[in-house]
Amino acid sequence: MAASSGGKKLLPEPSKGTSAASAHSSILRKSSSEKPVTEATGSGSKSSRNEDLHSVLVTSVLNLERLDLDLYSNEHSNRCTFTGTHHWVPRSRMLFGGQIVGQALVAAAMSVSENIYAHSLHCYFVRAGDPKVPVLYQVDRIRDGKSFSVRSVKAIQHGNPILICQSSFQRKMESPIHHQFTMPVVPSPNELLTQEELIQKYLRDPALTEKYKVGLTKLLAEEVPIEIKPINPPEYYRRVALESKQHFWVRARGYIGEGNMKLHCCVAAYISDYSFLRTALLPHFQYKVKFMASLDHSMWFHAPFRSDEWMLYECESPWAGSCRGLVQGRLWKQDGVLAVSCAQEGVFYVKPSAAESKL
Ligand SMILES: CCCCCCCCCC(=O)SCCNC(=O)CCNC(=O)[C@H](O)C(C)(C)COP(=O)(O)OP(=O)(O)OC[C@H]1O[C@@H](n2cnc3c(N)ncnc32)[C@H](O)[C@@H]1OP(=O)(O)O
Repeated sequence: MAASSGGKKLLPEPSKGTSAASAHSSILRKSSSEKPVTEATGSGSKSSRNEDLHSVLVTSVLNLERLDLDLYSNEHSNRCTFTGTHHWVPRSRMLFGGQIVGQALVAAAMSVSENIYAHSLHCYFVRAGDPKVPVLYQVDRIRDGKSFSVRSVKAIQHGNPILICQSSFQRKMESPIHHQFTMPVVPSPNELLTQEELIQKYLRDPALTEKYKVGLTKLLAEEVPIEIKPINPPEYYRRVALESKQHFWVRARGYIGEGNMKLHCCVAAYISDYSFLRTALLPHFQYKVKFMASLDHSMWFHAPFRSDEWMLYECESPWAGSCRGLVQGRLWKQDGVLAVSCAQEGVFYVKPSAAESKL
């Protein structure tokens, strides 16, 4: 049954032939007459992307099932060969933080009216997510003002919160006050290799040790629903202290289309946590991670963007200490507009790593 808020249908009726059990809500799409989606991970350049191959982030990962007013589950949405409930789980075996944040924003977005838009969110990851069970999302409608609405969402597993997320939505408003930083000058996406193409290149290196070959092959096999084009990627085996900064182009795999900004903000929430925290580790090559996890995650949405189009992710870590590291990020549109700002702290437990080379 399509979820509704205040009587209005926020959600298209499930497409024909969708059984009641698997009919689940999805964030507002432009219209419910969309072509039936095939879950695909369309990749490659934009021109080679079949516009019918919808992003699995939209058709599955961020497609929550409405259980009751302000109560959602991801049980019927994340189809995954591995666990049956979650699409992609990092090697850390904790639920990917970006998935929980994106799904929490979906739940919050379902509870606000169509004509207000997410402008910020702040969340804490309070327990590791269990990849073997679904997640419940409970929305608390904190306040609906004239221009702003605030929601609090609890992501729950085994009866306990794993994430608490406050988000705020604002009615479209104009202002004479506007400024932004200037976008960094970097190579354009079509001048760069994707992460997969880079790994394939490394795997062709005859001098590659077995250990690296296994690690890179595992990375290649992961079904991450995000496409990445690193800029000046360090040689993965080079063991030198790097500046705590990294830039890469990023977009959702597959086609999302205009959709609406709520949907793109939820996809950006997913995308923004991928490869973000590692920025704080770049100067510390002489240590091996025993445990790392995001403690919190904040985002500010500044301007309309398309999460299925290449955006430059400018990441930097100004500080690390006391087993924590702070990372900050800016997502830039290709036309130079600053679309999203992000920040997060993570916890790191490390040990000195044995010196080794790839050869
Ligand atoms: C390694 C490659 C990883 C690649 C993927 C990284 C993805 C990073 C981004 C993410 O998506 S992480 C997912 C989102 N974040 C979370 O799920 C974090 C959820 N929050 C929590 O799990 C807890 O709040 C948190 C662990 C952060 C703090 O809780 P506690 O204060 O109770 O935990 P504590 O620090 O005492 O210990 C946690 C674990 O760290 C380890 N640990 C603790 N102190 C340590 C120490 N001194 N040395 C080494 N390991 C240590 C240890 O495994 C320990 O688990 P156990 O006690 O059950 O064994």
